[in-house]
Amino acid sequence: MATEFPTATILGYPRIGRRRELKRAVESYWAGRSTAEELTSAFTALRHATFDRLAELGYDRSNSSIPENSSLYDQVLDVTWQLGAIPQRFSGKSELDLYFALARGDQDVPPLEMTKWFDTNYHYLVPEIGPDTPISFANDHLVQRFVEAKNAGTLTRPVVVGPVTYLALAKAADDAPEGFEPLDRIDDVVAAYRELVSAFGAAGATWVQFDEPALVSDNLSVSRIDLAEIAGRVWPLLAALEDRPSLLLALPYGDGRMALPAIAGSGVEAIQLDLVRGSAPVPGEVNLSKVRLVAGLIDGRNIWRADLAAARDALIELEQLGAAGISVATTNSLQHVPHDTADEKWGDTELNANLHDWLAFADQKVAETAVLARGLSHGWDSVAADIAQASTALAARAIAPGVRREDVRTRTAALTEADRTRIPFTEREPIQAQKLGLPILPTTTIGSFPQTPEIRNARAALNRGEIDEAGYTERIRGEVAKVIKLQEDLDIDVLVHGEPERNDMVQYFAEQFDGFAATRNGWVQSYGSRCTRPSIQWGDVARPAPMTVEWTSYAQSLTGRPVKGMLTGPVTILAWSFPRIDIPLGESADQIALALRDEVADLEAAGTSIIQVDEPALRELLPLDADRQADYLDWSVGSFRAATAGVRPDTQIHTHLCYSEFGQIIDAIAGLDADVTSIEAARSKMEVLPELAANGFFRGVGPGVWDIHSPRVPSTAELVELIQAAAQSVPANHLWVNPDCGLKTRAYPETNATLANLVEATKIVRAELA
Ligand code: MET
Ligand SMILES: [Zn+2]
Repeated sequence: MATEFPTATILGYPRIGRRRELKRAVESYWAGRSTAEELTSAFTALRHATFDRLAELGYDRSNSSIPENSSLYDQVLDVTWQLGAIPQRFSGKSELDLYFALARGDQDVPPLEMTKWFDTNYHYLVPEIGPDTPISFANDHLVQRFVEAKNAGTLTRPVVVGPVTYLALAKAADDAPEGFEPLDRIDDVVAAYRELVSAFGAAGATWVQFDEPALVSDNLSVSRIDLAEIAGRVWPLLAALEDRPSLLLALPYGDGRMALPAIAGSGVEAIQLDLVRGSAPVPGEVNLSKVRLVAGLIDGRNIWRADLAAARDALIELEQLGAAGISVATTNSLQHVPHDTADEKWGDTELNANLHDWLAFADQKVAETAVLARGLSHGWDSVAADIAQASTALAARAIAPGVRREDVRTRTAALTEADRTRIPFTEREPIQAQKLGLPILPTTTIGSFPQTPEIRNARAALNRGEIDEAGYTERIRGEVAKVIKLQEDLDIDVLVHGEPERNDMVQYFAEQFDGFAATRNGWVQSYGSRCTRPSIQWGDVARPAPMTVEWTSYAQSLTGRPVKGMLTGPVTILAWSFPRIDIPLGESADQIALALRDEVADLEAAGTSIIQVDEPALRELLPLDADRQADYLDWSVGSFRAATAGVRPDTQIHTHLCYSEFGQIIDAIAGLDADVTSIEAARSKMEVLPELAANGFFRGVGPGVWDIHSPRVPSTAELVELIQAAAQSVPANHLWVNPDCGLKTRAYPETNATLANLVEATKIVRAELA
């Protein structure tokens, strides 16, 4: 007999721990400071802290409303582990050693590749699937977790990445034959999932949640129509099992409406839709009489307090659909938001009070689902006070000082096409070439140099008040001088100051902008044990004072070679922060662009002849929905141009992109109209270049020849080959030589060695070309 689905739930809770307990536990295990048993017990304690917290916030321990979405590293890796879908190179390893070798590699084997999870800043580990990859129900760790929790008094709802999504996110193993697609193995995967579902059933689970976000994405190699068709075929096989728990099929991160007809009749008991990013079906569109609709109305992608009145109205409307029942949930797992606003305190009293009133982190969002669930089951009058409170806070926010600034609005409204347009590249190119006088194949780096313990110590000492601003500046200047000297010794052509003053390439700017607030404990998982602390964009953005000019000018004063000014672009600032949602993202992007435009002008006036504006997140924010992509590319490219097009023709604008496949955004890259684009290419062996060339990309290009994600030092010979390969697609007079990305996560030994090889290799190829 099926148990009814809880009226309120979240699709998942933050996994890293309120005080980043998981980070500390796994890192100490990796460092050999703790045993596997100690790691397991820290992990268990963290899971139970989550269950206890959710129970405290009003979730029932016995009705499956508490999700078990914990993971030691990554939820996709958990499935790889569970299926035993282990690439050959890891053979001989087992248990946790295997798990972490897959995640991080070791001396002998490179890890699984890591890539962004849908349009978020979270990274998952890409399964490698070939025709012979073993796939079975090989490892029951997820079931064991369920049993452990149940025995300790919490009947959780296990959360697992669904079979279609798992394979849609996989890549074909290196030795797979031409034409093989991981989804060719769907029947094997489904067979293993059938065993998993049965095992959960046998262990006493009443509900299991499977996340199938692949069904909402147009950005995968298989079309969403094909994915829906596959889902429509395989989900009935899972639902047909006897003695199984009830199944919740979740469609977070986008619009699941198109997939609904394929799965509504599959026999699963409940389907979740992201109703913030997607839309609800209209009555009569699809027969939901056999499924409960789990309405994702509380946004798990942002940190804003919900408009509960709007959510109530949406729920009332959904009741017209004739579904077997209605529950309320978050749009997606809360793994993308910090734990609790109670852990924050902002220096400015008024802002502190305001932000506490306006924000909702994970715990506040759980409470919001609970309010809406009470409304659903006891009538909306019973929660009228909570709803009114939310509406009052929203109304107060709209008119609070700084949220809307006329000076900022007037400026963005006045932006014209001319403000976003430079004279044609072909005209500025000779002017810049003459001014800069660079050799053919100029060498440069992407910006940051290794963040040494001394730099981190200086920053910590400043934060603790042990040294003053002047003392800190002196230490950082010392570091800049060291980095300039090093680059001169290495004979690099275009230098950088090394970014030692930046804790983070977004937060550094957010801290200096009006309209942004940083957090103290607002950590979110980026991958594995890595966390970031996104800033909150709460108001209109302006730049009260120059942000980078002093550092760049100081660096330039030390050398006769050009030093690049180094800024982060509007899209990346938005992507790696929590943006406001009360105005369109494009408008926020233009506000940031204008603040950067002033910085660019100040750099230029201070004598900076090359300015780089990084946009590594350009691809990441590309909407999952094909219909929304053109508009996105339009405003994102437009904001970059607003930031950069104010310069003189003789000032060279660079941009840097990394972290992704660029295929879908080649036109946009050209549209940025940067004079030079450095781009991640080493890992994909320069594949991006022919694509750029085929699309008529004719500006400067610096394909990364050193994959900085690994400490490995490529030899001169190897680098010569990569540069030669690049010269096949890019005319030599447009080719730059540089690493793949910034060096901040690298150490000096490999940095010195590789940069020396890189310069040597460049000189060899230059001589060949001459
Ligand atoms: C993730 S892109 C990083 C670019 C930045 N300028 C750096 O070198 O660190
Ligand atoms: Zn980068």
